[in-house]
Amino acid sequence: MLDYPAMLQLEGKRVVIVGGGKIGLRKAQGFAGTGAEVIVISPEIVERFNELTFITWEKKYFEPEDIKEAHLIFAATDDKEVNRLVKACANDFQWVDVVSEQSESSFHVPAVVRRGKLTLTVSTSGASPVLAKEIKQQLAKQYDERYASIVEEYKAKRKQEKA
Ligand SMILES: C[C@@]1(CC(=O)O)c2cc3[nH]c(cc4nc(cc5[nH]c(cc(n2)[C@H]1CCC(=O)O)[C@@](C)(CC(=O)O)[C@@H]5CCC(=O)O)C(CC(=O)O)=C4CCC(=O)O)c(CCC(=O)O)c3CC(=O)O
Ligand SMILES: NC(=O)C1=CN([C@@H]2O[C@H](COP(=O)(O)OP(=O)(O)OC[C@H]3O[C@@H](n4cnc5c(N)ncnc54)[C@H](O)[C@@H]3O)[C@@H](O)[C@H]2O)C=CC1
Repeated sequence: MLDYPAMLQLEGKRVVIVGGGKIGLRKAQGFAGTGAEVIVISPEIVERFNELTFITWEKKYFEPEDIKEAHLIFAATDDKEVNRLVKACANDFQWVDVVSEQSESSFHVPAVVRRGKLTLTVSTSGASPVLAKEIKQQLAKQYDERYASIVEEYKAKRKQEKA
């Protein structure tokens, strides 16, 4: 089956990340600036989580009620069985990324380049995250920081034309 690409507005929405290691951190960093309420469930977290002002850490092992109110869920522990349990505890209408096992996931995270309002994303549908990263790096060179203001110029032009 093909995956469906979409951009989500997450202001005030709850995101739960189970597992506070390197991968949990990388997924958490992706929510910077989105206004999502990000909760990390983990007995330990890597230090760089402290730089993220928008997260709340609950120092504990995963329990099913942790994900009850979540729109997006990341099963990001280093224990495949725990990750599977997280998926099994979620409702069908909740979106779950099992980072250790793509076949268990109902969504995944692409590689991302942000330039102000311009967002470039690359997905290989899980075939090769490394290739997604390489293509992202090429795009980052091609569409450099100037594109943040280029988008704003186009936006202003569009407004004038509409007026
Ligand atoms: C399905 C998906 C689910 C998800 O994570 O959302 C997934 C799954 C898995 N990744 C694995 C491994 C690696 N992933 C990376 C890197 C990235 N992985 C990302 C996304 C995704 N990875 C989603 C698909 C995206 C797509 O292809 O469309 C990126 C793009 C975005 C991000 O993480 O933010 C980010 C690039 C960061 C950047 O852009 O800079 C590296 C390299 C590195 O870390 O440098 C390695 C090691 C090398 C290798 O194994 O290939 C494993 C095996 C785990 C194990 O060994 O147990 C699984 C599990 C499986 O394949 O089932
Ligand atoms: N999707 C991706 O991009 C990638 C995924 N992976 C997968 O991600 C998994 C996690 O990798 P890392 O973050 O590097 O591992 P890590 O060992 O750095 O972190 C694991 C975290 O899970 C926590 N944890 C363990 N049991 C828990 C429980 N019962 N409840 C809550 N938290 C618990 C630990 O305290 C730790 O903070 C790997 O096992 C691998 O399968 C690895 C590379 C890339």
